[in-house]
Amino acid sequence: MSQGSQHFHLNAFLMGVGHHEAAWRHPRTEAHRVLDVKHFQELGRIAERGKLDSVFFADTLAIGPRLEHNTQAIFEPVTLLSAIAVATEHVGLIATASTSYGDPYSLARKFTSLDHISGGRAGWNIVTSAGADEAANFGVDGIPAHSGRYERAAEFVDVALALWDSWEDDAVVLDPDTGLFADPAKVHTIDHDGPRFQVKGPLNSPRSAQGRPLLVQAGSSESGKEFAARHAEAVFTAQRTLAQGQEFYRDLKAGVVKYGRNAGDLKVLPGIVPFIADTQEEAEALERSFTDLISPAYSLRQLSTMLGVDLTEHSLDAPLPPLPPLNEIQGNKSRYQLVKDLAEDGSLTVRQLIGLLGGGRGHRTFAGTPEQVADELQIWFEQGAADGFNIMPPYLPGGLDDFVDQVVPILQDRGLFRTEYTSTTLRGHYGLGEVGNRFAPGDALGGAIGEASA
Ligand SMILES: Cc1cc2nc3c(=O)[nH]c(=O)nc-3n(C[C@H](O)[C@H](O)[C@H](O)COP(=O)(O)O)c2cc1C
Repeated sequence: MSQGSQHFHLNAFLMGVGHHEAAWRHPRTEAHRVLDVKHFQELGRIAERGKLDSVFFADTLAIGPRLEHNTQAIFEPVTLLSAIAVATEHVGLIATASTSYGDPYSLARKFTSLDHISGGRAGWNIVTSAGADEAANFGVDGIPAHSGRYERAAEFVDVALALWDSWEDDAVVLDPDTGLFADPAKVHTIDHDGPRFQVKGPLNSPRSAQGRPLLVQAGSSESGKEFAARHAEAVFTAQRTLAQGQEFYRDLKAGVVKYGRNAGDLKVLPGIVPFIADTQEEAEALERSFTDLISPAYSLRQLSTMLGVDLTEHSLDAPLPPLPPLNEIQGNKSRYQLVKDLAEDGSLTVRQLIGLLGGGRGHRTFAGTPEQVADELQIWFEQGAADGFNIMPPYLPGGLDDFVDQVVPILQDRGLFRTEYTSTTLRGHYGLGEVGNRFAPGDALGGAIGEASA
């Protein structure tokens, strides 16, 4: 059972017109809407209607192998979520941004702006960008070493955290009579001088209503879990079985405690791609109607990228060729291992594998009635595999509508999910209290930038 709460958390992982790789070709979607900001504002309102904790957008810094199928990462997530912020009032807004490129000062500003625009609803999914095509867009040859990516990420996050703390909570005075906007004695330099970043500070924006954005992470390798245990407040993960989910959950909670945090300070949200219909047969038929639209050529390129092995000429009806050991992989280790286990355990043909992966790139897909979906979530929550879920509708907006209107009411009737928002901030939705400011008066990391006010 999730530590300290009888409710679990629900995040809507949104992507184009759906997570299924053929969603844009299906009659239940309108492909052109991937370019329409109103489509995404509507998704934010649907998630809010369901009292969901948050919506989330992934991001990569290259067009990837999806050129002719690129219906996903078109909008930069913070920009898109700012548009959703003004169309919603409660739902949290989690954007992906990389620590492998760019700098912490610019990133801290962007997320603080989204946090102010949304009244404290911003979250940051911290990624370490594993693609060689992404590296090529930033003058880097090949994939930066896995361990180095996490070392950079740790320093990057430390600097961003210090910048978000550089204004004390009551630094802004806004007194037209004395003409004092902010008290310089309550705004601090951070004087960071590290191996990768040198940042004086302060940030040029005051703290937001929730103090700072919620920190989210999704790496599941050993380095990824270590990073999450130290920094993350919510972790997204792809786990295919209850047993795997329970093991990952135990691992992460133990790691958090090792860093002197409470187990409840970090929420674990495995992904699920639900195909929902009135009967299980209809739900399975619905899933097949998407799988039948998969383009093998595209899927083979996706699989080749995921595994770092060129399968484009490989027979679809043969099993995967032998794959290199995990320690030779510099890309996304956890997803590589997940697909490798899938292929080797089930001795699947490549065609069967791409059918399995088509729904959610390795995340669990589930076809059933609203009650069966609710049962699945309840089992994972009550048997120690989740504090909540990353809901990944295979097609949008219909798949999110179905979840919100048919599954959420069942969860609410069972006392498993909120019936009303009780907080105004994203940190509040996740049951994470206000975050303290390390600059306690007189205990500044850096110097104040001016004298105390008169
Ligand atoms: C739900 C979910 C969403 C993710 N979104 C992104 C993303 O937007 N961009 C990205 O580069 N990686 C994304 N990833 C991959 C992870 O962030 C991470 O980079 C990857 O797992 C590599 O970490 P690892 O080698 O520690 O497993 C996502 C993973 C999951 C489970």
